[in-house]
Amino acid sequence: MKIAIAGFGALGARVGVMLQRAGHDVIGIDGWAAHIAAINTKGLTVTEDDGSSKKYFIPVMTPKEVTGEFDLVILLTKTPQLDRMLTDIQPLITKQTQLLVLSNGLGNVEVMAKHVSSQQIIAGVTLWTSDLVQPGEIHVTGTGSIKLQAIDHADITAVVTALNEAGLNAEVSDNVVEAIWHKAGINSVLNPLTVLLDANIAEFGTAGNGMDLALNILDEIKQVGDAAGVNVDVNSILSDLSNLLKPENAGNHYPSMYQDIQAGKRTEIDFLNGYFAKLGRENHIATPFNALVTRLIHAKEDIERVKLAKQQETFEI
Ligand SMILES: NC(=O)C1=CN([C@@H]2O[C@H](COP(=O)(O)OP(=O)(O)OC[C@H]3O[C@@H](n4cnc5c(N)ncnc54)[C@H](OP(=O)(O)O)[C@@H]3O)[C@@H](O)[C@H]2O)C=CC1
Ligand SMILES: CC(C)(CO)C(=O)C(=O)O
Repeated sequence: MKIAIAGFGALGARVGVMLQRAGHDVIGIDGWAAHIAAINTKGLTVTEDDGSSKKYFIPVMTPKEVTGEFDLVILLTKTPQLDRMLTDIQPLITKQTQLLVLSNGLGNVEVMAKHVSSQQIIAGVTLWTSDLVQPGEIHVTGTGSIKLQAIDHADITAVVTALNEAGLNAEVSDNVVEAIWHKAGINSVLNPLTVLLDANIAEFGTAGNGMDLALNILDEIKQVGDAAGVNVDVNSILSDLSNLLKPENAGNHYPSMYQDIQAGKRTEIDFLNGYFAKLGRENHIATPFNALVTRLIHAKEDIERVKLAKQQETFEI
């Protein structure tokens, strides 16, 4: 299958490598010049927990440089970047192209619907993880899975087969909206709390009150879900959280939001806790924990951006 990974960052690179190893024709689309240059000259370095590393040669280019047609585009930008990416890759999308979004957060399908027909959209969520170490290098840990569903009854058999050939553990969901909310519940706990507590996922699990905080956040999401007609199974989210704490799953991983903060980037908080707080306000449901977490993460984004700018100034002097 001819596959483009649009957003060849931490997770896109991991997914791309797995698909290429399974024999698919994969290219990466990205805009980060140093990352593209490193991969195209020296290969993508993938390191594992035991310190071993391997190099993979996958062509990576900017949206403008890509030509050709693709059977599948896997969208793995950060959620606020999705709209722009879809605009940039518009010339590469034919009526036959299927687009699978695996980015976290709520609202991705609505953004895709502005660019392509509903027949082309596959909504998904993933528990795979990856950390970007430096341009051209990712660190991968544990295993994961993907849940996906065509939003308008399109045949996605070939896509599911390709993902499973690559060992990505893909499963067709009969209610992907619920799966997306479920994953957003997991992210609304782990992503901001690991940033605010400066911990990886396993370290977060050692906080005595970690699961109480999780419950505070999830109870609000459950109430908002009830108002929106989406069932949120808090116990099932808590059970997934416990599994993720294990090193063989995602324990050694720093969530993508932690990585954004470190890089001085805008986070996805408005599409996670911020989204739930907004829905809460619209439906007169109190969401103090999600609202506070959102404000704290925005404050942290500001602090880290200023710190990074100061470091760069010092570096330039
Ligand atoms: N990392 C992880 O372990 C996990 C991540 N996720 C989710 O997957 C998604 C991707 O995460 P992650 O891989 O960590 O993110 P990254 O920021 O590492 O990767 C996204 C890449 O897309 C590039 N990009 C975005 N927009 C454009 C554009 N218009 N043109 C060209 N390049 C573009 C970015 O470049 P630039 O930096 O220049 O903007 C970046 O290199 C997120 O929604 C995240 O929440 C889900 C599960 C786990
Ligand atoms: C691995 C996980 C679930 C951590 O919250 C994730 O989705 C992320 O890093 O954004």
